[in-house]
Formats: sequence, C-alpha cells, structure tokens
Amino acid sequence: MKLKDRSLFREAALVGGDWVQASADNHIAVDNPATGEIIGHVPNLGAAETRAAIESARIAQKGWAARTAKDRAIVLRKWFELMMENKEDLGKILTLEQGKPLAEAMGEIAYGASFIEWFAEEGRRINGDVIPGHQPDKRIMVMKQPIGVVAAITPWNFPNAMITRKAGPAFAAGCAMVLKPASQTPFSAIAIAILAERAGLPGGLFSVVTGSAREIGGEMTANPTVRKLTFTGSTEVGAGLYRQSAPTIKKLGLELGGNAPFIVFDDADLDAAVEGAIIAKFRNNGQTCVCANRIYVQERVYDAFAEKLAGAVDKLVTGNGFDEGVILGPLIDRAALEKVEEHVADALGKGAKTITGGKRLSMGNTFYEPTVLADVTAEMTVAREETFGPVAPLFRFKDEADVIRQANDTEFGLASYFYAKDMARVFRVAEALEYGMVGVNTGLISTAEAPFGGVKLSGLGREGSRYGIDEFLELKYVCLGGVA
Ligand SMILES: NC(=O)C1=CN([C@@H]2O[C@H](COP(=O)(O)OP(=O)(O)OC[C@H]3O[C@@H](n4cnc5c(N)ncnc54)[C@H](O)[C@@H]3O)[C@@H](O)[C@H]2O)C=CC1
Ligand SMILES: O=C(O)[C@H](O)CS(=O)(=O)O
Repeated sequence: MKLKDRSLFREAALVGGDWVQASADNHIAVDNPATGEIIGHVPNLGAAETRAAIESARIAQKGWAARTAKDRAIVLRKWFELMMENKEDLGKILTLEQGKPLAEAMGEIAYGASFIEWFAEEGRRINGDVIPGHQPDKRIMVMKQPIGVVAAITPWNFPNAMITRKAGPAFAAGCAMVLKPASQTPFSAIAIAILAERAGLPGGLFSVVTGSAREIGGEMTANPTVRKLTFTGSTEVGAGLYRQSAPTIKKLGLELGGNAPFIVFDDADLDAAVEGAIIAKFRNNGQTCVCANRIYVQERVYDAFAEKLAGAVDKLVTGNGFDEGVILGPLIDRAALEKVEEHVADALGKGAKTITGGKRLSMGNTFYEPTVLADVTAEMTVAREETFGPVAPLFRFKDEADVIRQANDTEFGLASYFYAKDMARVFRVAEALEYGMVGVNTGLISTAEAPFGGVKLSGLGREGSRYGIDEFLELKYVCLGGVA
C-alpha cells in the first residue's frame, strides 16, 4: 500500500494524549480480509489504560467546554479539511483493513468527514430557552450543556464513518471521547486521530484505545466519569452494554442490527427498483445494518423484477478492493462467509431456488458470489436473521395489507424501503412500516442531514441531523426568583 503520507499508518494507540506503541509480546494482529496477510499490529490494552484515558478526557473536557462554540467549530472544520485532503490515503488504509473497493472506501471517507463538517456548524446553534415565569417574580431559563466524557465503541463495517458520526456531535457539543474501534479495523481510527491532533484537538480530549473489547468495554460501562456510551454494532453486544451501564445510569446511544424489507409494488418503476435494490442490498458487499435483507415483490411483477435484478447482479465484479473494476470486496472474515453459506443452504433446503450465484468464490476464504434467491418464504432463516452478505432473497406478496404484515413481522426496526408511484399508497405504507427510517423510491438514505437510527431491537437514539447533537447534551432548568 503506497501512501502519500506514511505517518498516517501508525501501529499505536492514543491514550490520554500519549501514543502507546504495539509491543512484540502484547499486541493484536490486523489482517487484510482479501488476502489474509497481516498488515500490522496494535497494542492489546485493557482496563488500566481505559481508566487513564477516561481521566485524561475528564480533565481535557473542562477546557474544551469552556471554549466558545466558534473556537470548537474552527478546530472541527480544520479536521474535516484534513480528512478530505488525505482522502486517498485514508481510503487506502480503510480498503487494506476492511476490504471494500477503494472507490467505495474513499466514498466512506467523504461521508464520514461530512459528519465533522455538519456538526462543526450545528455546534454553533446549541440554543437554550427563556420561558415566561410561573410567578410574577420568577423567570425560567433552560441551558444546554455538554454531557461530559463520552465512551464510544464502533464496528468494522464502516471504520471511519461510524466514528465520525459520533465524534462530530460529541466534540461540537463540548464533550470528550474515549473510543474503542473494532479490532479488525483499528488503523482507520488511528489515522483520523492523528489528523485530529494536527487540526488542534487538545491532548487527552480524544483517545483511541485498542485491545480487549470485554476489558475496555467493562471499564467504559462501569466508570462513573463516563456519562454517555454510544455503540454501533450487533444487538446482542448492544444489549450487554445496556445492562452493564445500568448501575451508573449512563445516557445510551445504540445503533444495532437490522432486517430491512425492500418492497416492490406492481406500480413501481421496475428499472429504478432494480437500481435501488442493487445499492440497498450490495453496498459494502451487503455488510451494512441498513442493507435490504428481505426483498418483497408483488405477484404481477415478480418474474419481470427477478429477471432484471439477476441481470444486474451478474454484472457485479467481486475481488480485491485494490483491483480495477471491482465492485464487491471480500466479507470481513471466514465466519461471515460461513454465515452466508448457512443462510443460503437453509433457504434452498426449504424450497428456495437460486437464480444466480449461490456459492463461494475460489479466489480466497472470504469471497462469495453475489446471489439472488427466488421463492423465499417466512420459514427460512434469511427472513428472521440479518445475513450481512451479498444475498438477495425474493419473497412474493399479494397486496398492501399482506406485505405490511410480512415486512413488520420482525423484532428489528432500523431501515425499510419501497418503490411505488401512487402518492396515497406512499403515505399509507410509509406510515404503516414500523421502522426508524423509510426509503421511498430510493435505496440509499444515509446522510449527515438526516436522523439515522432505529426502533425495537435496532436501538436507541439518532445520529446525524440537527437531532444528533442533543444526544450529547444535558438540559439544565434554572429558576430565577426575586425578579421584582
Ligand atoms: N445500526 C448500525 O448503524 C450498525 C449495526 N451494525 C450491526 O453490527 C453487526 C456487525 O458488526 P460487528 O462489528 O460484528 O458487531 P459486534 O457487535 O460484534 O462488534 C461491534 C463492536 O463492539 C465490540 N465488542 C464486541 N463485544 C464486546 C463486548 N462484550 N464489550 C464491549 N465491546 C464489544 C467489537 O470489538 C466492536 O468494536 C451486525 O449485526 C450489524 O447489523 C453494524 C454497523 C452499523
Ligand atoms: O451499517 C452501518 O454501519 C452504517 O450505519 C451504514 S450507513 O450509515 O452507511 O448507512
């Protein structure tokens, strides 16, 4: 991997303003999911280093919160500019450790940086209220203040954007952050921490602690100095962190698993629906929490849609993310590929048919053909569990009532999508879907301007938009008496 700025690839963690190098006898190896080769090592840290990072954060946060919103915005704007100036290097580091094609990785850098840009602006509009008093001599004020020290735990599938979607509002609100990135993809986090230092973020305000998830998470959830925990990842882990945070009553942000329905009504523009399904299903090789996990097609257009979708899927090239023309990279690891194989085998065993794809590729242990399955039913595992891979299962439905029932038959509620032209239907279906987000005639909804998040087992809170900064603020009510 050739970088313009080699210093952005650093085998070290950032603990309270100090860089801790990976040692030969206590490190975590990081591999390239496309080839299996080791690309570097990071320190295997635990509770003691996490405690130190939290204490440094507590101290640094006081000074940071005392600065004006404009001062904080200037530093964040500089951080955004440095990310964009170094987009190619950051993209290469991301492709190397996560596998997505370089163009998609650079797209993630721009998407991730957009949260820093957005919240640099939002941070200057954290306004309170002055409310008419309830008695002649009283005046009521409402202040919004930073919650303080924030702990963040992020996943491997978006190693840049899932961090900046939290760090942007946290720092804009005047908070400090201690981050544990996914062990599969730490170098993207380290690289943006280097740029944060260059942008002028004070030492100790932002730590990146690599190592034992259980130990680091255990300290983050138990330490009373941490007033907010923000997590993106699986529902299972999120529920555990929720339990662990209860004794210290922390504010929680949970962006968890999904099981998105993608519905094609018989009045849909089928070519547009195919284009949307390709994005919603195969972005990041199907490894996003908002990926279409179930595709419902109304009976009258089922065969036409299935044929068009299979034709588009056959054009998707799978391979190493650094190779020209590759659209789909590897899955993150062998276990992810085996989960995809299990889902396909279960569906075929219960009567589904393969239209295209359906087996692993010989180029390595993490590559799987983009796949379309027909005649999928609710009894199959793919209907209930997130596949997190390049498999598009097609279900049939009769009418609106039938598909709303099927689409809502899940304990998840993150993203949902449907294609239809009739405006009355668009309102009826958007209102009936039990999800935090609904894409209408589009398969790509994620943007810094909009509130991202889910309901039910998909999590708590929203990230991005003007709502996202409230997650890092506390309201203070001040009652002024004696105002005669
Ligand atoms: N709602 C959303 O925005 C997103 C949800 N996800 C969900 O996450 C899953 C895939 O991502 P993974 O990284 O495999 O999820 P994961 O939940 O295994 O890991 C996520 C993060 O949690 C850490 N972690 C794991 N066990 C922990 C513990 N006991 N204590 C503290 N930290 C722990 C991991 O090291 C990683 O940093 C899928 O279910 C996907 O839907 C992933 C990305 C975004
Ligand atoms: O799945 C995730 O990790 C992200 O939330 C996906 S998105 O923000 O790029 O839609």
